[in-house]
Amino acid sequence: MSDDLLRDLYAVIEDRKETLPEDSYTASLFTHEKGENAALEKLGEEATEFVLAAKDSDREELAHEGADIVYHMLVVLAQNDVDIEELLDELRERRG
Ligand SMILES: N=c1c2ncn([C@@H]3O[C@H](COP(=O)(O)OP(=O)(O)OP(=O)(O)O)[C@@H](O)[C@H]3O)c2ncn1[C@@H]1O[C@H](COP(=O)(O)O)[C@@H](O)[C@H]1O
Repeated sequence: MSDDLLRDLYAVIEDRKETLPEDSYTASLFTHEKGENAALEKLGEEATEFVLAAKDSDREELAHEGADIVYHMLVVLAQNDVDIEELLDELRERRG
């Protein structure tokens, strides 16, 4: 996954956080009555589904659930005001 793809997705998430459109799933995670727990629970569910897909060697489902994890992880970063560049910097440092 390219940096630009992650940056673009994060920018959309930040926009939804700012503008809170009524028809936006992302916005609903920022305004949920459960607060941050809504996105955290979703992230946990998607991680479990990802593991189950791996156990089944289900390649299609692995890609689907993996994308769900990346998206919900970015939402949780945005909820905590952690910029996408911090994540990318961390990955770059590890690459050496
Ligand atoms: N990448 C995503 C994305 N990934 C997952 N989801 C939503 O996350 C929810 C996941 O819930 P579920 O697990 O129940 O849904 P599911 O994946 O069909 O079901 P499972 O197979 O996982 O069980 C669904 O409603 C998906 O639509 C996403 N919603 C939005 N985005 C991105 O965010 C942008 C803005 O979306 P809105 O906020 O809706 O405007 C979109 O253009 C996309 O780029």
